[in-house]
Amino acid sequence: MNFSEQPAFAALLDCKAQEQAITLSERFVQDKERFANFELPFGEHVKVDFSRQLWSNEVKDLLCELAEQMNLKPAIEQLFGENLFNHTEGRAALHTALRMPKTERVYLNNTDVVPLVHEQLERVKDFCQQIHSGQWLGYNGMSITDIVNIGIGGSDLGPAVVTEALHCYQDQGIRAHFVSNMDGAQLAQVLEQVNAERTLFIVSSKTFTTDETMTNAKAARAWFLSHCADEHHIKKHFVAVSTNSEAVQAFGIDTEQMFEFWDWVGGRFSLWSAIGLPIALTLGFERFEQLLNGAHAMDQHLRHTPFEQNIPVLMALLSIWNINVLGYRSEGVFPYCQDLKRFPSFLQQLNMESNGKSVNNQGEVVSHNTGPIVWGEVGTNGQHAFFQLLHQGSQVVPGDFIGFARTCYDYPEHHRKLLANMLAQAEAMAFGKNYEQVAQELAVEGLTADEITKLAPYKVMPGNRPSTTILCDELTPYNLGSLIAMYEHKTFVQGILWNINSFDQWGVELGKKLASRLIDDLADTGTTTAHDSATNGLIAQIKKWG
Ligand SMILES: O=P(O)(O)OC[C@H]1O[C@H](O)[C@H](O)[C@@H](O)[C@@H]1O
Repeated sequence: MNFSEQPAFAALLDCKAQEQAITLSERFVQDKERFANFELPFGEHVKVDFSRQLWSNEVKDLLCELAEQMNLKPAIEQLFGENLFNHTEGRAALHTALRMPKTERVYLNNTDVVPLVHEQLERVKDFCQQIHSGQWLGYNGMSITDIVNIGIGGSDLGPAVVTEALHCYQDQGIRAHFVSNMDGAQLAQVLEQVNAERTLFIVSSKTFTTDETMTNAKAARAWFLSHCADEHHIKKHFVAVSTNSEAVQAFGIDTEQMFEFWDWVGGRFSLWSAIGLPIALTLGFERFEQLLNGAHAMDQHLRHTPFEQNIPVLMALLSIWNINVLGYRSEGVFPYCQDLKRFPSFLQQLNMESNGKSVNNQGEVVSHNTGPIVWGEVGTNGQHAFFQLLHQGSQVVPGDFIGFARTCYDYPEHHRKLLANMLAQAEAMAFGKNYEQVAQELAVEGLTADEITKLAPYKVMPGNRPSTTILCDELTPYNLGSLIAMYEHKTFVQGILWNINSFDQWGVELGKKLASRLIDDLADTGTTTAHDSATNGLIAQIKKWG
C-alpha cells in the first residue's frame, strides 16, 4: 500500500494547518527546552539538531507511526541480509556487508558474503603495503607517487569526495587525481601533472562498459605507451576495480591486477568496497578501515535504535513531511567545510539517482511526490551566491547545515568565523526579521517615516524556514564514514516510505543509447536527417563549425 493511503498519513494531513499556524519563533518561545527535546546524539562525536524543523512531537510520532505502517522495521532488517530490493535488476542491495566485521555472517544464495568482502579488503591492504613500502615499482624502477582514478558516477564521486574531505590525513606520499568526464580536458589536465614512470592508473567501473571510463582508460593507456613503448609494463601501471573480469581482461588488464566487487553493491553505494582503493592509497589502509568502522556504527544505529531516536530514519521522515505534506520539493546541503566541497555532488547522485523515480514497486505510476532536487555548496561561499533565495525567495528550501567544531588547519580565527556564519544562517532562516524590527533599525539609522515605509518591506526576512544542523567534533575518517552512511540510510528509508526501488537507475539508459547513435552521425560527413529537426539542425551547425 502506498504511504499516502496509510492512516498515519491522513492524520499528518489533518494536522498540517494547525502545525503551519505556529512559527518556529513561537515554538522556541513556547518550549524553552526545544533544542534539548529535538537534538539527538550519534555516539560521542556527532549531534543532529532537528529543533529548527517545522514539526512538533505529535508530527514526529505520526511520522514514526507511518514508518511502522509502511513496514520499515522488517525492511531495515532485510538491508542486512538476503533481499531483493533491486527487483527490476534481480539484485540484492547489500552495501552494509562491505563494512561488517569478519565475525558477522550474511548469506546470499547460500554463500556467506562477509569472507568475500574481507578477502578483497586484504588484497587492498596488501596492495597499499606494496605501494607505500616502495616494493611495487614502476617500469623504470621508481616508486609510485601519483594515482589516477578513471571512473564516473559511483566509481568516481565516492572515492573523490572522501579523498578530498580527508586532505589532512593524506600522509602516504601519494597524490590522487580523478578523471571522470567525457570532456578530454579533464584527462589532458591530469596527464600534464603526472609522470608516466611514477603513475598508477586505477580503472574503476562496476560494469567495465561505461563509455566515459573506457574512452578515458584507452586514452590513458595510449599516453602511457607513448612514454614507454613496452606493453609488458602496463601491468605495473594499470589496475582495475570491477565486477566484470571478462571485460577487464579484454581491455588488457590481467585479473591478478583486478580488485573485485559484486552486483549486490550499487555503484553509488560502492565506496566501501575496492572502489575505495584511492582512499586507502592516499590515506593509508588503517584510515580506510576507520571510515568503514564509522559506517558500520551508523548501520548499527539504524538497525537497533527506535525510530523516535533514529537519526537517518528521522531525516527521511522529515523529508516526507517537508515534501509530501508541506510541499517543499528541494533540499539544500551546506557543509561549512571547504574539504567537503564535492559532498553536495555526491549526495546528488546518492539521493537523486536512487529516488528520482515515479513508478512504485508494483509497477504503478505513483500519485505522490518522490525524490527531491538535492543541491548545495560549501559555506561560506553559498552565502554570497544563493542564500538570498533561501531567506527571501518565494519558495522554501529546507537545508542541512554540516559543521565541525575542530579543524586540522591552523587558522583558528577563520574557523571561529566559519562556524559563526553557519550558526547565523540557520538562525536567520529560522527566525528572520519582522517588519517592526526592520522599521526600528531604520529609525535608528535616521530614516524618515516615509522612507521607512518605502524601504522596510524589502528588508523583512520572513523566517520560519526549516533546517537541520549536523555538528561533528572533527572531520575524521570515522565521522565521515558515519556521515555518509547516515545519508545512505536516509535515502533507503525514503525509498521504503515512497514504495519505490532506490537501487536501479533505468532513467540514465536512454540518453546513453541515443548518444551512441549520435557519435556515428557526428562522424558521418554527409547531412543527417534521421532525427527530429532540432537534433538534425544542431548536428548540421556542429559540422559547419567543427
Ligand atoms: O561503475 P560503472 O559501471 O562504470 O558505472 C558508473 C555510473 O554510470 C551509470 O550510468 C550509473 O548512472 C551510475 O549509477 C554508475 O555509478
